[in-house]
Amino acid sequence: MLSFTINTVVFPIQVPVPARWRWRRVCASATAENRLAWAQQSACRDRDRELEVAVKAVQMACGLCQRVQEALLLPAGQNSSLKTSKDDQSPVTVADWAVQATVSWVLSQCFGEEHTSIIAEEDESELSSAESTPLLDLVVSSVNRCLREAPSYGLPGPDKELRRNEIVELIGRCNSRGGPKGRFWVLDPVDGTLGFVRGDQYAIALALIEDGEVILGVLGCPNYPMKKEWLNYHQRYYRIVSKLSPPAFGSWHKGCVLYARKGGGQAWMQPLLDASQSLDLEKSARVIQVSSVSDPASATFCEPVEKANSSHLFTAGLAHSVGVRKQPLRVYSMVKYAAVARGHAEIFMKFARAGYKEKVWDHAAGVVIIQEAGGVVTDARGSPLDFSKGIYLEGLDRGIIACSGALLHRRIIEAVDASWDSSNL
Ligand SMILES: Nc1ncnc2c1ncn2[C@@H]1O[C@H](COP(=O)(O)OS(=O)(=O)O)[C@@H](OP(=O)(O)O)[C@H]1O
Ligand SMILES: [Mg+2]
Repeated sequence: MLSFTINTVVFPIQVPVPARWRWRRVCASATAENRLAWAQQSACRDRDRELEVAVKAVQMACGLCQRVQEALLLPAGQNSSLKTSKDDQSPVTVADWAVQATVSWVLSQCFGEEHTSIIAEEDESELSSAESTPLLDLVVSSVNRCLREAPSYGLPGPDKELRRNEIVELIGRCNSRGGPKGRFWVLDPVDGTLGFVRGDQYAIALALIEDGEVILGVLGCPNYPMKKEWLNYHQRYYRIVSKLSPPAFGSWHKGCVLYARKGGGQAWMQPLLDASQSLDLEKSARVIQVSSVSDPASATFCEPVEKANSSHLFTAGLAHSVGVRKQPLRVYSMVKYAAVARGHAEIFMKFARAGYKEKVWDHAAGVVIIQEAGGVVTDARGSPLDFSKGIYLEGLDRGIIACSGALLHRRIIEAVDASWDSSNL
């Protein structure tokens, strides 16, 4: 493992770092109790470092995605090599592979390759054929450009540019299958790919699972708008507005990175960090909290944009029966989790068609962030989501419900119970 100096950006996370003398005392008189305290403190320090590295890696990945999305929005013909389709016809872009390679590199450097198991969405097979060479070359230049900026984010950078085969290897290394024991990073390099290619909302999601529990989550939302009302509009409207009145740099005009550590009792938000400017992250990070609205009549619920991903008909029925009156907020990606965690929506519901198995990378980071921001996330029978069964949320009953508070959550679960049998889902 390479050694490096982390540029000290202090995160406002309460970290019980023991003073040196306490360490010596603990080590000298190593009773069982002290050893336990020592182990707990050391685990705590490790987790702070993991969270810090994860936040910085996601910040950096946000910059990468912004560049690719801008290029994707160029007139047709100038961007054709930036995206392709997977076997299931869903889109995949240079950003998916480049983020995966970049995060894989950063985590391996910071924590050692042998200690870094990553579960991630993309595999490298589609990049391996000869006809993928132009695409791979774009991935390679995107990763190297991003990693050149790593020191500005307080992360190690490579001594020399990574080569094609190294980048394919970094992507392929993210092939862990998870499971009930052990530690696994979970990465969705570009969640909401459809939103991404349409110039709209998307997210970069990184979480760490330990023995089946999500212990930290980071969610980068580069297009999160300045005003919550703008979540409703598709990004082209946002782009017009921001061209008419360009926001000052460093303002919270657009984009954020949310993060939380399980049991920390708080969730945080930073603005996007621009590698060319130094932002005082300690000052700019803020605590986020879910909304205090518990009256369904004032609540907003969000759901996937595509009917194919969640039944709009069923959620409309549920919303109506609990007394939600506002129109649904349809937003691509885990930005929906971010909206609930930031208090901009009270409910998120997803009811995929029967037979579809939800993947851990589409939920892990969002779940822990909402929970630490004060919200509740379960399946539609009220059971916690189970991250211990590998890459799928096995045993997930019916759908996913995230709410800002227990009261709204209970009412929706009751409504699901009452209407499930007649739902055809
Ligand atoms: N059929 C079906 N049903 C349910 N969910 C599916 C389905 N197919 C895919 N997916 C997963 O949903 C992720 C996108 O979810 P979104 O909430 O962003 O959906 S939407 O685009 O707003 O409709 C999407 O994540 P990304 O692939 O990262 O975009 C998929 O993992
Ligand atoms: Mg996804």
